[in-house]
Amino acid sequence: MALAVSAVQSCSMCFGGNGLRSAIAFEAEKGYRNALGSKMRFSNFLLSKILKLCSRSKHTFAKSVLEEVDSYGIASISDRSKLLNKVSVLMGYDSLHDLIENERAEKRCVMNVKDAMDDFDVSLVCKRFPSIILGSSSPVELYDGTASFFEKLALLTTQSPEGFPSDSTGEEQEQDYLYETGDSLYPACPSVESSLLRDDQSTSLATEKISYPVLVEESFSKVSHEPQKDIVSDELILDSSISCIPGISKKRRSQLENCGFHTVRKLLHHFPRTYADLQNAQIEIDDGQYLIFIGKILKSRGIKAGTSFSIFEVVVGCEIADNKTTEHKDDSTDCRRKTIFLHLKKFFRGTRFTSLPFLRIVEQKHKEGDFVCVSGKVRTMPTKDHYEMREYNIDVLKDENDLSFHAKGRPYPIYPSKGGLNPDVLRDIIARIVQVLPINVDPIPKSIILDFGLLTLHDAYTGIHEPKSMSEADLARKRLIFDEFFYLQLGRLYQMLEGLGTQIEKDGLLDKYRKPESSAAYMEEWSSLTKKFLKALPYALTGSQLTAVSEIIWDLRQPVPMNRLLQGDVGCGKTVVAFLACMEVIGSGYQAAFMVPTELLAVQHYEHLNNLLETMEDVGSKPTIALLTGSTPLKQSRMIHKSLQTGEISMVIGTTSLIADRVEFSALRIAVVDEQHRFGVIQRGRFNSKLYYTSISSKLLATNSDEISKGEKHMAPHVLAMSATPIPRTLALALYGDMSLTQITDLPPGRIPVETFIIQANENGYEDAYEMMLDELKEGGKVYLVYPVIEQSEQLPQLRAASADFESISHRFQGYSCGLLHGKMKSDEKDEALRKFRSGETNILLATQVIEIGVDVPDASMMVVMNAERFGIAQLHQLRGRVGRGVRKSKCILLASSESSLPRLKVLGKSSDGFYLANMDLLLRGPGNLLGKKQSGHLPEFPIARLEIDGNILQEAHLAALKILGDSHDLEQFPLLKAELSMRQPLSILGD
Ligand SMILES: Nc1ncnc2c1ncn2[C@@H]1O[C@H](COP(=O)(O)OP(=O)(O)OP(=O)(O)O)[C@@H](O)[C@H]1O
Repeated sequence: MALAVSAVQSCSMCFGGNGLRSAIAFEAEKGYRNALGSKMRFSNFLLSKILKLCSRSKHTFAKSVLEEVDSYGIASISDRSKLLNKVSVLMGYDSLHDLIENERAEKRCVMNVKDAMDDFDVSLVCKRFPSIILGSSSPVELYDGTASFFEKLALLTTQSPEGFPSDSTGEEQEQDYLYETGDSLYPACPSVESSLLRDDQSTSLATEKISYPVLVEESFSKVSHEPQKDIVSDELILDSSISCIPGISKKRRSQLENCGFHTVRKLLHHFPRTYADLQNAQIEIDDGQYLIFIGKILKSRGIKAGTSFSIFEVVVGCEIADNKTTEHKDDSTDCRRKTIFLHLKKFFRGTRFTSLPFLRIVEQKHKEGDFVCVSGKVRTMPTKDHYEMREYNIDVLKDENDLSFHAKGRPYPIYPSKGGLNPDVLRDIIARIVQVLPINVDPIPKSIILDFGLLTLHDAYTGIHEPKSMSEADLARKRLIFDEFFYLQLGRLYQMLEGLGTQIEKDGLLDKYRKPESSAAYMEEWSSLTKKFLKALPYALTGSQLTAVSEIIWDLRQPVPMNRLLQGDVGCGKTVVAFLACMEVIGSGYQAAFMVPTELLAVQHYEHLNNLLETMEDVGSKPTIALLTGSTPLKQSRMIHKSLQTGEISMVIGTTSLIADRVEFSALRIAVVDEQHRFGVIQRGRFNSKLYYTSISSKLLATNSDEISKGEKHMAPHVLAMSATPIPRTLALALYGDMSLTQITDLPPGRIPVETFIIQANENGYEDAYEMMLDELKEGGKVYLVYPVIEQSEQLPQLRAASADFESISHRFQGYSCGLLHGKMKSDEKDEALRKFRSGETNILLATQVIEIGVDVPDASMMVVMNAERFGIAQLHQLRGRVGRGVRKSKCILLASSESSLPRLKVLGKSSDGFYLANMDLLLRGPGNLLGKKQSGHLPEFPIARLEIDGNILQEAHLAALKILGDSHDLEQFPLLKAELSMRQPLSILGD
């Protein structure tokens, strides 16, 4: 969390008086990733530096900047960047940009000096990123304390007959050649592996676990006479710089670093993309299959095929099981083998590739008699048992020992290349690290490892990179996926706990996550305002709406701030549940804020609530509700700000304007965030903490009043988030792992399921759709026409556009009035368009996705979606939810431009269950697509885990995180875990 501050401090160390500049550059470029805590600390740092500057400068500008710095920690991103700009100017730069450029130039200069010294200085890197601090934990030194690991690697190098000369030996060139020739070092390492580490007789994983480091240590102690305990004691190896891996030339090291492999961990996390079975297990070979074989090179030749054209061919003979022979044999265990011939071909164009010397060099690369592993796509050739490969990988196995070693059924890891780095090179380097990885690199406590049946981290790395069997690789994968989810959950819950004061509050919060079944406050216990509001509703609440309100009201009475997600299918009536929660808070003398993603929705909710309040009887003074959006006139918004501060306004509905700095509340008790996933976790957090701070500061103003003596004065507001996107549980956990969940599972009574038609959008298709529209209009219905874009575009001429179609639709449906609604219209124009459609002044509304969220026109009875294939299933389900909200039977027509998209859309015809559809979407397209491009930005990225299939591991990781935090709220008991959490920077993946 305190990454920015730590780095800031380090920068000041590195560059002496220029520390402020480095700090600002760092914060401007990276600081947005960090949480409130670190920003507050940066704010303090900034404050002290500017104070010093001010004492030198008489400038009044400096004073005003100083005042602003005070609110840095809670300011919005744009305000922070404006402030940093001002500080930069104060320091004599033209702008923040200028300062950053200068900082970069300085860095380059330092690097050049370093290069000139021709000696990579690890200590410089140490200084740049010396520590990452989480909360109050002691600093974790990066790139330091790696001596034992380094020495072990050095030992391995000196003992390897192949030898990986270190940088200092001056044999760098030779070593580079070793790599560039394409000779794989991966099987070469087993020379140490086979003599010292590998014991192929022992098949048990347990034996291997012990044998690895002990053997290395033994050999180390023989050489160095150092006590063993000094050797394997380094948990920080994973975050050591790759410069500590000997045998890597400078060139290679910089290649690796350019590809993002800065640390040992980064290399270890470059996982195999698949594994090959080197026993040539295939008995059937089909054209176009991607296969992996081992075999012997029978021929290698370069042929000049024309003046500027040459062919290089390697023929590899491979033995495979001959199924035809075995079929006819009675004793099927006696498996006959036959030889197949692979023709690996490469084509060269250009005169320089036809020269004899060139062709001889190419031939020399692969010598007859070499054992090789070949992978690629096979094509059958006219001659029986001959196959061609044009895109292939070829690894030379050094000798028959390696061949038998790998052929013993061990899966052979196939790595993806990265940034142009050859996968074989990566495999070699990774294999070398795996061999000497100490056993105690695992930050996760043993109890968790045992309880959840996990491999240790050491075994997981070994298992994923050098599995003895596929089941070992699977177990390793499970452990590594567990880690991805675990640190995410731990980070989120830790952050939640950090915000709470007492141990009781913290225990209470964890308890809530442990037992997701919530307690409920019965209706008799609700405040009188809530009961009266309920009475005024034109309908009775459904069973699950009632349960949801009871659960929320119970939460509102607890001393712990609620953090609850109210989830329910489109149109199930979440809004009224949230209104009731607000009434409960207002009834107890507090305030409520209701934040929505669009102005359109804010206006709709505001009008809806006012209408409901108007019908309320028997209420002395009705709650005052305000609407605050970006379009609210300045004068009016100032008045609203003032009334919120004094408490005259009980509830405010609005857009993100509600989280602007100037909005202060007198006693904010609940913040409702509608369409939660549109905002992202950081924004939610900001909303939460901002209001917490402002409410405190408001209260502090009233220090002398009685108010301050109330126990709850320091409590953060309750947060009720709402989502209409039915999200599969695992996805919800990944997105909102720190929230309790309430689901509305039923729909208001009397709803008739929407009939869905999937039609191909050819001439006939359009005709059919228009005729159905006409029938609907004649019967008094209202029709939404939804378009993927507003204007026609040259790039995508096949897309129908709302504005472009307005004329032709108006012409086609003469006698019926058309309206237009899209995102580019001004706020009041949008409101007007929706008002007219709602009142019936317009019968057809041509709209874009802008209506997808929350628009509620109960008597709209038909929706036609143009280019439906452009929308996701979950998105179409949301759109379809705009109709069928009243008692009238509704229809939805999905017009698909291509035949191929029809099957996917047909899922919508079969089901109207949002959860089912969301699960389908998750399985078909993955979580990113389910949430749409923009929103999926809030999803953490998991390099190895797939949310759609690894959901159960996520649940386990959630439980494990709860267990750890239950034992130690601040992770003080688990310093390694705390350091690891800090290192993984879970906060950087929490959202925008
Ligand atoms: N119990 C109920 N009985 C009948 N009608 C209801 C009930 N609850 C809500 N409604 C009505 O159902 C419609 C949809 O409700 P609301 O807009 O709250 O749903 P929502 O879940 O927020 O929908 P969306 O996901 O589309 O935003 C509204 O017109 C509302 O008045």
